[in-house]
Amino acid sequence: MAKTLAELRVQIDAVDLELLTLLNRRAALAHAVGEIKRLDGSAVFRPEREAQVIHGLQQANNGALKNESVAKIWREVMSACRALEAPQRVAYLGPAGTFSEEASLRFFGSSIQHVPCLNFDQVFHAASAGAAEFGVVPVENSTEGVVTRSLDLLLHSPLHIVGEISLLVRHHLLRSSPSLDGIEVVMAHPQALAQCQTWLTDHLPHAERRAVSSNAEGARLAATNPVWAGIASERAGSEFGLHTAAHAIQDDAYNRTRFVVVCLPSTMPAPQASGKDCTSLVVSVPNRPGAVHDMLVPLKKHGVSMTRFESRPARSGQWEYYFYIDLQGHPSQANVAAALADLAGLCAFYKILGTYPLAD
Ligand SMILES: O=C(O)C(=O)C[C@]1(C(=O)O)C=C[C@@H](O)C=C1
Repeated sequence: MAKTLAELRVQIDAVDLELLTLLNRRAALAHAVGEIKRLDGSAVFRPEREAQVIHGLQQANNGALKNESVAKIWREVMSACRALEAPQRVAYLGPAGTFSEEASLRFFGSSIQHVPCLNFDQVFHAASAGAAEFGVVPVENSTEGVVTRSLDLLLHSPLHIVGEISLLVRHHLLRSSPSLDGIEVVMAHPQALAQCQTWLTDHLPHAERRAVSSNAEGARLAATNPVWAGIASERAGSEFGLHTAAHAIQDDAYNRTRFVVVCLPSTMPAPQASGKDCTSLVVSVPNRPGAVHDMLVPLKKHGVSMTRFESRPARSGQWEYYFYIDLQGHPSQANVAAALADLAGLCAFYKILGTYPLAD
Protein backbone atom coordinates (compact mmCIF):
# COMPACT_ATOMS: atom_id res chain seq x y z
CA MET A 1 0.00 0.00 0.00
CA ALA A 2 1.25 3.53 -0.85
CA LYS A 3 2.67 5.45 2.05
CA THR A 4 0.76 8.40 3.50
CA LEU A 5 2.10 11.97 3.40
CA ALA A 6 2.80 11.82 7.14
CA GLU A 7 4.78 8.57 6.77
CA LEU A 8 6.84 9.96 3.91
CA ARG A 9 7.61 13.08 5.92
CA VAL A 10 8.80 11.02 8.85
CA GLN A 11 11.23 9.30 6.46
CA ILE A 12 12.38 12.64 5.01
CA ASP A 13 13.05 13.89 8.54
CA ALA A 14 15.17 10.81 9.25
CA VAL A 15 17.16 11.22 6.02
CA ASP A 16 17.69 14.93 6.80
CA LEU A 17 19.15 14.01 10.19
CA GLU A 18 21.53 11.57 8.50
CA LEU A 19 22.47 14.23 5.95
CA LEU A 20 23.11 16.72 8.73
CA THR A 21 25.44 14.28 10.50
CA LEU A 22 27.27 13.59 7.24
CA LEU A 23 27.53 17.27 6.32
CA ASN A 24 28.96 18.05 9.74
CA ARG A 25 31.47 15.21 9.31
CA ARG A 26 32.45 16.76 5.97
CA ALA A 27 32.69 20.21 7.57
CA ALA A 28 35.02 18.85 10.28
CA LEU A 29 37.27 17.31 7.59
CA ALA A 30 37.37 20.62 5.67
CA HIS A 31 38.21 22.38 8.92
CA ALA A 32 41.16 19.98 9.39
CA VAL A 33 42.27 20.69 5.79
CA GLY A 34 42.07 24.38 6.69
CA GLU A 35 44.49 23.82 9.61
CA ILE A 36 47.04 22.20 7.27
CA LYS A 37 46.67 25.11 4.83
CA ARG A 38 47.04 27.64 7.63
CA LEU A 39 50.31 26.01 8.74
CA ASP A 40 51.81 25.79 5.25
CA GLY A 41 50.34 29.17 4.18
CA SER A 42 48.64 27.74 1.09
CA ALA A 43 45.44 28.99 -0.57
CA VAL A 44 42.07 28.16 0.99
CA PHE A 45 40.09 28.42 -2.24
CA ARG A 46 40.95 25.64 -4.72
CA PRO A 47 38.52 25.94 -7.65
CA GLU A 48 40.16 23.07 -9.54
CA ARG A 49 39.60 20.72 -6.55
CA GLU A 50 35.98 21.92 -6.28
CA ALA A 51 35.47 21.25 -10.00
CA GLN A 52 36.94 17.74 -9.52
CA VAL A 53 34.60 17.02 -6.58
CA ILE A 54 31.54 18.08 -8.57
CA HIS A 55 32.64 16.19 -11.67
CA GLY A 56 33.27 13.02 -9.64
CA LEU A 57 29.82 13.20 -8.05
CA GLN A 58 28.14 13.82 -11.39
CA GLN A 59 29.86 10.73 -12.81
CA ALA A 60 28.68 8.67 -9.83
CA ASN A 61 25.14 10.07 -9.85
CA ASN A 62 22.59 7.41 -10.77
CA GLY A 63 19.64 8.72 -8.76
CA ALA A 64 16.74 11.06 -9.50
CA LEU A 65 18.71 14.27 -8.86
CA LYS A 66 19.71 16.14 -12.02
CA ASN A 67 23.47 16.64 -12.47
CA GLU A 68 22.80 20.38 -12.61
CA SER A 69 21.21 20.17 -9.14
CA VAL A 70 24.13 18.08 -7.86
CA ALA A 71 26.49 20.86 -8.99
CA LYS A 72 24.39 23.59 -7.33
CA ILE A 73 24.06 21.70 -4.04
CA TRP A 74 27.77 20.85 -3.75
CA ARG A 75 28.85 24.36 -4.75
CA GLU A 76 26.96 25.58 -1.69
CA VAL A 77 28.24 22.76 0.52
CA MET A 78 31.82 23.57 -0.44
CA SER A 79 31.20 27.30 -0.03
CA ALA A 80 30.09 26.61 3.58
CA CYS A 81 33.09 24.30 4.20
CA ARG A 82 35.49 26.89 2.76
CA ALA A 83 34.07 29.53 5.09
CA LEU A 84 34.96 27.25 8.04
CA GLU A 85 38.57 27.09 6.86
CA ALA A 86 38.81 30.90 6.66
CA PRO A 87 36.20 33.56 5.85
CA GLN A 88 36.55 34.60 2.20
CA ARG A 89 35.88 38.32 1.73
CA VAL A 90 34.79 39.28 -1.78
CA ALA A 91 34.81 42.91 -3.00
CA TYR A 92 32.46 43.96 -5.81
CA LEU A 93 30.54 47.01 -7.03
CA GLY A 94 27.71 47.46 -4.51
CA PRO A 95 25.30 48.10 -2.98
CA ALA A 96 23.35 44.83 -2.51
CA GLY A 97 21.49 43.73 -5.64
CA THR A 98 24.08 44.52 -8.34
CA PHE A 99 24.97 42.06 -11.09
CA SER A 100 28.51 42.13 -9.67
CA GLU A 101 27.10 40.75 -6.41
CA GLU A 102 25.21 38.08 -8.35
CA ALA A 103 28.40 37.13 -10.20
CA SER A 104 30.28 36.89 -6.88
CA LEU A 105 27.64 34.58 -5.39
CA ARG A 106 27.57 32.47 -8.53
CA PHE A 107 31.33 31.97 -8.39
CA PHE A 108 31.93 31.54 -4.66
CA GLY A 109 28.54 30.30 -3.38
CA SER A 110 26.68 32.20 -0.69
CA SER A 111 29.05 31.62 2.27
CA ILE A 112 31.20 34.69 1.60
CA GLN A 113 31.72 37.93 3.44
CA HIS A 114 30.39 40.72 1.24
CA VAL A 115 32.60 43.77 0.66
CA PRO A 116 30.39 46.10 -1.45
CA CYS A 117 32.40 48.97 -2.97
CA LEU A 118 31.50 52.34 -4.50
CA ASN A 119 33.38 51.82 -7.78
CA PHE A 120 35.78 49.49 -9.59
CA ASP A 121 38.85 51.36 -8.28
CA GLN A 122 37.75 50.55 -4.75
CA VAL A 123 37.27 46.88 -5.65
CA PHE A 124 40.89 46.70 -6.86
CA HIS A 125 42.09 48.60 -3.83
CA ALA A 126 40.20 46.34 -1.38
CA ALA A 127 41.67 43.18 -2.92
CA SER A 128 45.23 44.61 -3.16
CA ALA A 129 45.33 46.15 0.31
CA GLY A 130 43.96 43.16 2.23
CA ALA A 131 40.39 44.38 2.92
CA ALA A 132 39.19 41.44 0.79
CA GLU A 133 40.74 38.21 -0.45
CA PHE A 134 39.08 38.53 -3.89
CA GLY A 135 37.55 41.15 -6.17
CA VAL A 136 34.93 40.61 -8.89
CA VAL A 137 34.66 43.13 -11.76
CA PRO A 138 32.93 43.17 -15.16
CA VAL A 139 35.28 43.26 -18.15
CA GLU A 140 32.99 43.07 -21.16
CA ASN A 141 29.37 43.16 -22.20
CA SER A 142 27.95 41.55 -25.31
CA THR A 143 26.02 44.73 -26.26
CA GLU A 144 28.34 47.51 -25.14
CA GLY A 145 31.80 45.97 -25.45
CA VAL A 146 34.61 46.50 -22.98
CA VAL A 147 34.32 47.88 -19.48
CA THR A 148 37.20 50.26 -19.99
CA ARG A 149 37.88 51.13 -16.35
CA SER A 150 38.34 47.46 -15.41
CA LEU A 151 40.83 46.94 -18.25
CA ASP A 152 42.76 50.08 -17.31
CA LEU A 153 42.92 48.98 -13.67
CA LEU A 154 44.18 45.50 -14.58
CA LEU A 155 47.12 47.02 -16.44
CA HIS A 156 49.10 48.20 -13.40
CA SER A 157 47.45 46.19 -10.65
CA PRO A 158 49.35 43.56 -8.61
CA LEU A 159 46.19 41.41 -8.80
CA HIS A 160 45.87 38.53 -11.24
CA ILE A 161 42.80 36.92 -12.78
CA VAL A 162 41.92 33.49 -11.34
CA GLY A 163 38.42 32.93 -12.71
CA GLU A 164 35.61 34.21 -14.91
CA ILE A 165 31.81 34.23 -14.79
CA SER A 166 29.42 34.98 -17.62
CA LEU A 167 25.95 36.23 -16.60
CA LEU A 168 22.83 36.69 -18.70
CA VAL A 169 21.92 40.27 -17.81
CA ARG A 170 18.25 41.22 -17.84
CA HIS A 171 17.51 44.81 -16.96
CA HIS A 172 14.13 45.88 -15.59
CA LEU A 173 12.65 49.34 -15.20
CA LEU A 174 11.95 49.67 -11.48
CA ARG A 175 10.02 52.35 -9.61
CA SER A 176 7.52 52.92 -6.82
CA SER A 177 4.50 52.28 -9.12
CA PRO A 178 3.89 49.61 -11.78
CA SER A 179 3.18 52.06 -14.69
CA LEU A 180 5.43 54.07 -17.01
CA ASP A 181 3.41 57.27 -16.48
CA GLY A 182 5.10 60.37 -15.10
CA ILE A 183 8.70 59.12 -15.12
CA GLU A 184 11.02 62.14 -15.32
CA VAL A 185 14.41 60.60 -14.59
CA VAL A 186 15.86 57.13 -15.26
CA MET A 187 18.94 56.28 -13.21
CA ALA A 188 21.45 53.51 -13.77
CA HIS A 189 25.13 52.74 -14.28
CA PRO A 190 26.26 54.19 -17.65
CA GLN A 191 26.73 50.63 -19.00
CA ALA A 192 23.08 49.74 -18.26
CA LEU A 193 21.79 53.03 -19.74
CA ALA A 194 23.76 52.19 -22.90
CA GLN A 195 22.45 48.60 -22.99
CA CYS A 196 18.82 49.89 -22.89
CA GLN A 197 19.12 53.01 -25.06
CA THR A 198 16.77 51.92 -27.89
CA TRP A 199 14.05 50.93 -25.41
CA LEU A 200 14.46 54.25 -23.55
CA THR A 201 14.24 56.25 -26.80
CA ASP A 202 11.09 54.35 -27.86
CA HIS A 203 9.26 54.29 -24.52
CA LEU A 204 10.53 57.20 -22.43
CA PRO A 205 11.84 59.72 -24.99
CA HIS A 206 11.47 62.70 -22.64
CA ALA A 207 12.93 61.20 -19.48
CA GLU A 208 16.38 62.37 -18.40
CA ARG A 209 18.98 59.54 -18.34
CA ARG A 210 21.09 60.03 -15.25
CA ALA A 211 24.29 58.03 -14.72
CA VAL A 212 24.84 56.83 -11.14
CA SER A 213 27.53 54.65 -9.53
CA SER A 214 25.65 51.35 -9.91
CA ASN A 215 22.26 50.01 -11.02
CA ALA A 216 21.42 49.03 -7.46
CA GLU A 217 22.20 52.60 -6.35
CA GLY A 218 19.79 53.83 -9.07
CA ALA A 219 17.14 51.46 -7.70
CA ARG A 220 17.80 52.67 -4.15
CA LEU A 221 17.34 56.30 -5.28
CA ALA A 222 14.21 55.43 -7.31
CA ALA A 223 12.58 54.25 -4.09
CA THR A 224 12.92 57.79 -2.67
CA ASN A 225 11.05 59.74 -5.40
CA PRO A 226 7.90 58.70 -7.37
CA VAL A 227 9.01 60.40 -10.63
CA TRP A 228 12.37 58.58 -10.63
CA ALA A 229 12.96 55.12 -12.03
CA GLY A 230 16.00 52.84 -11.98
CA ILE A 231 17.26 50.17 -14.35
CA ALA A 232 18.42 47.14 -12.40
CA SER A 233 17.99 43.45 -11.64
CA GLU A 234 14.93 41.80 -10.11
CA ARG A 235 17.01 41.26 -6.96
CA ALA A 236 17.63 45.00 -6.66
CA GLY A 237 13.87 45.58 -7.14
CA SER A 238 12.99 43.32 -4.21
CA GLU A 239 15.87 44.70 -2.12
CA PHE A 240 14.34 48.21 -2.36
CA GLY A 241 10.63 47.23 -2.50
CA LEU A 242 10.06 48.49 -6.07
CA HIS A 243 7.56 47.54 -8.79
CA THR A 244 8.75 46.33 -12.18
CA ALA A 245 7.21 48.90 -14.56
CA ALA A 246 8.77 47.14 -17.60
CA HIS A 247 10.47 43.74 -17.84
CA ALA A 248 13.68 42.88 -19.72
CA ILE A 249 14.23 46.28 -21.39
CA GLN A 250 17.80 45.54 -22.58
CA ASP A 251 18.11 46.08 -26.34
CA ASP A 252 19.55 42.58 -26.87
CA ALA A 253 17.63 39.62 -25.42
CA TYR A 254 20.92 37.69 -25.07
CA ASN A 255 22.75 40.53 -23.31
CA ARG A 256 25.59 38.94 -21.29
CA THR A 257 28.30 40.37 -19.09
CA ARG A 258 31.59 38.65 -18.41
CA PHE A 259 33.16 39.20 -14.99
CA VAL A 260 36.63 38.24 -13.80
CA VAL A 261 37.74 37.22 -10.31
CA VAL A 262 40.99 38.86 -9.20
CA CYS A 263 43.28 38.38 -6.19
CA LEU A 264 46.88 38.76 -5.09
CA PRO A 265 49.09 35.84 -6.19
CA SER A 266 49.89 35.34 -2.49
CA THR A 267 46.16 34.73 -1.77
CA MET A 268 45.88 32.19 -4.52
CA PRO A 269 48.39 31.14 -7.19
CA ALA A 270 47.37 30.70 -10.84
CA PRO A 271 44.90 27.78 -11.14
CA GLN A 272 46.34 24.58 -12.62
CA ALA A 273 45.22 23.53 -16.11
CA SER A 274 41.62 22.29 -16.18
CA GLY A 275 41.60 21.27 -19.86
CA LYS A 276 39.42 24.26 -20.85
CA ASP A 277 41.40 27.35 -19.93
CA CYS A 278 41.89 30.96 -20.92
CA THR A 279 45.09 32.99 -20.62
CA SER A 280 44.70 36.79 -20.59
CA LEU A 281 47.54 39.17 -21.27
CA VAL A 282 48.20 42.80 -22.11
CA VAL A 283 50.99 43.88 -24.44
CA SER A 284 52.22 46.85 -26.40
CA VAL A 285 54.37 46.78 -29.51
CA PRO A 286 56.64 49.47 -30.97
CA ASN A 287 54.69 51.92 -33.16
CA ARG A 288 55.97 50.78 -36.57
CA PRO A 289 54.37 49.32 -39.73
CA GLY A 290 53.43 45.65 -39.40
CA ALA A 291 54.07 45.46 -35.64
CA VAL A 292 50.51 44.34 -34.81
CA HIS A 293 50.60 41.76 -37.57
CA ASP A 294 53.96 40.41 -36.32
CA MET A 295 52.51 40.08 -32.83
CA LEU A 296 49.92 37.57 -34.09
CA VAL A 297 52.41 35.42 -36.01
CA PRO A 298 53.58 33.37 -32.95
CA LEU A 299 49.96 32.45 -32.21
CA LYS A 300 49.42 31.11 -35.70
CA LYS A 301 52.82 29.38 -35.73
CA HIS A 302 52.10 27.46 -32.49
CA GLY A 303 48.39 26.82 -33.22
CA VAL A 304 47.01 28.92 -30.35
CA SER A 305 43.51 30.42 -30.77
CA MET A 306 42.89 34.02 -29.85
CA THR A 307 39.37 34.58 -28.50
CA ARG A 308 39.62 38.30 -27.77
CA PHE A 309 41.63 41.27 -28.94
CA GLU A 310 40.93 44.76 -27.55
CA SER A 311 42.94 47.92 -27.73
CA ARG A 312 43.13 50.75 -25.18
CA PRO A 313 44.99 54.03 -25.61
CA ALA A 314 48.39 54.04 -23.86
CA ARG A 315 47.78 57.69 -22.88
CA SER A 316 51.17 58.72 -24.22
CA GLY A 317 49.67 61.26 -26.65
CA GLN A 318 51.49 59.35 -29.43
CA TRP A 319 48.61 57.19 -30.74
CA GLU A 320 50.11 54.18 -28.96
CA TYR A 321 47.98 51.37 -27.62
CA TYR A 322 47.85 48.50 -25.18
CA PHE A 323 46.39 45.30 -26.62
CA TYR A 324 44.36 43.02 -24.36
CA ILE A 325 44.48 39.47 -25.64
CA ASP A 326 42.69 36.30 -24.51
CA LEU A 327 44.18 33.01 -25.67
CA GLN A 328 42.69 29.55 -25.44
CA GLY A 329 44.85 27.27 -23.32
CA HIS A 330 47.13 27.20 -20.30
CA PRO A 331 50.87 28.07 -20.14
CA SER A 332 51.57 24.50 -18.96
CA GLN A 333 50.76 23.39 -22.55
CA ALA A 334 53.92 23.37 -24.66
CA ASN A 335 52.39 25.21 -27.66
CA VAL A 336 50.92 27.96 -25.44
CA ALA A 337 54.23 28.38 -23.58
CA ALA A 338 56.12 28.61 -26.91
CA ALA A 339 53.68 31.17 -28.35
CA LEU A 340 53.91 33.29 -25.19
CA ALA A 341 57.72 33.17 -25.19
CA ASP A 342 57.87 34.28 -28.86
CA LEU A 343 55.29 36.99 -28.26
CA ALA A 344 57.11 38.33 -25.18
CA GLY A 345 60.23 38.73 -27.33
CA LEU A 346 58.37 41.08 -29.71
CA CYS A 347 56.65 43.33 -27.18
CA ALA A 348 57.73 46.60 -25.64
CA PHE A 349 55.38 45.81 -22.74
CA TYR A 350 54.17 42.32 -21.78
CA LYS A 351 52.10 41.28 -18.77
CA ILE A 352 50.19 38.05 -18.15
CA LEU A 353 46.94 39.09 -16.46
CA GLY A 354 46.02 35.55 -15.47
CA THR A 355 45.24 32.03 -16.54
CA TYR A 356 42.00 30.42 -15.41
CA PRO A 357 39.30 27.85 -16.25
CA LEU A 358 36.73 29.05 -18.82
CA ALA A 359 33.24 29.73 -17.48
CA ASP A 360 30.66 26.96 -18.21
O1 LIG B 1 40.26 20.09 -0.62
C1 LIG B 1 40.50 21.18 -0.14
O2 LIG B 1 41.56 21.81 -0.36
C2 LIG B 1 39.49 21.81 0.75
O3 LIG B 1 39.80 22.86 1.31
C3 LIG B 1 38.13 21.26 0.87
C4 LIG B 1 37.13 21.94 -0.06
C5 LIG B 1 35.81 21.11 0.03
O4 LIG B 1 34.92 21.54 0.74
O5 LIG B 1 35.78 20.06 -0.59
C6 LIG B 1 36.91 23.35 0.38
C7 LIG B 1 37.55 24.41 -0.19
C8 LIG B 1 38.40 24.30 -1.37
O6 LIG B 1 38.15 25.32 -2.27
C9 LIG B 1 38.31 22.97 -2.01
C10 LIG B 1 37.65 21.92 -1.45
